[in-house]
Amino acid sequence: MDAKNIFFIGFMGAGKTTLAKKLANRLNREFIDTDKEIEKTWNMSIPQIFSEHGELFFRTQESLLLNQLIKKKQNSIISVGGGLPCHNNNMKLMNDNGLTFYLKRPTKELFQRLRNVKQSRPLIQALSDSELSAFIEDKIKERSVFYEGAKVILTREQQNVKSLAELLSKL
Ligand SMILES: Nc1ncnc2c1ncn2[C@@H]1O[C@H](COP(=O)(O)OP(=O)(O)OP(=O)(O)O)[C@@H](O)[C@H]1O
Ligand SMILES: O=C(O)C1=C[C@@H](O)[C@@H](O)[C@H](O)C1
Ligand SMILES: [Mg+2]
Repeated sequence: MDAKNIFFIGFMGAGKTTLAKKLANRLNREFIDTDKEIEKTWNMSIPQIFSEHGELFFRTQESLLLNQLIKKKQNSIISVGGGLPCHNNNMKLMNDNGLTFYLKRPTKELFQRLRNVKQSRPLIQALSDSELSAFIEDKIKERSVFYEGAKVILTREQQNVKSLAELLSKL
């Protein structure tokens, strides 16, 4: 029997892409990352898409892709861009059509991780450390209402392949 798609959601740097890829390998299910799909389609990096076409264009591409994935895919493990759940009714779409897992992480930890990978993330690329810290705090406040609407909010301890495989076997 086909299983539902699983969507990993959460703030930039939460580890959605990393964990979704590992879990898909373990469960022998297809791995899809919305950022990577959009980069492939446009043959451009995310920072290039933002600078040449703007954020609104990117958000439209995310929503179009999400709608296509929902129609075409089953059994897939999908990591979505950090902002995708917070635009265009996408959170409801994912909840209505799959299992949503929120990778909730403390802001301090997100800051430590994002400091090292700012360049590939246009919204934080140009921020100093103190600006980055403030940005994370503010954005999480703004976005939590969407993220916290996930079917499952994963604690830090649950954010590993073993715990997730166990959790899924019980659902
Ligand atoms: N469990 C972990 N422990 C330590 N570092 C991690 C862990 N998971 C991911 N990272 C690191 O954190 C950074 C961000 O991870 P990743 O790209 O998976 O996040 P993301 O949630 O997909 O972010 P985005 O929303 O920007 O796509 C990477 O440098 C990755 O190596
Ligand atoms: O949180 C966000 O708005 C983003 C997260 C990344 O996954 C990318 O989708 C992009 O850098 C924007
Ligand atoms: Mg990612």
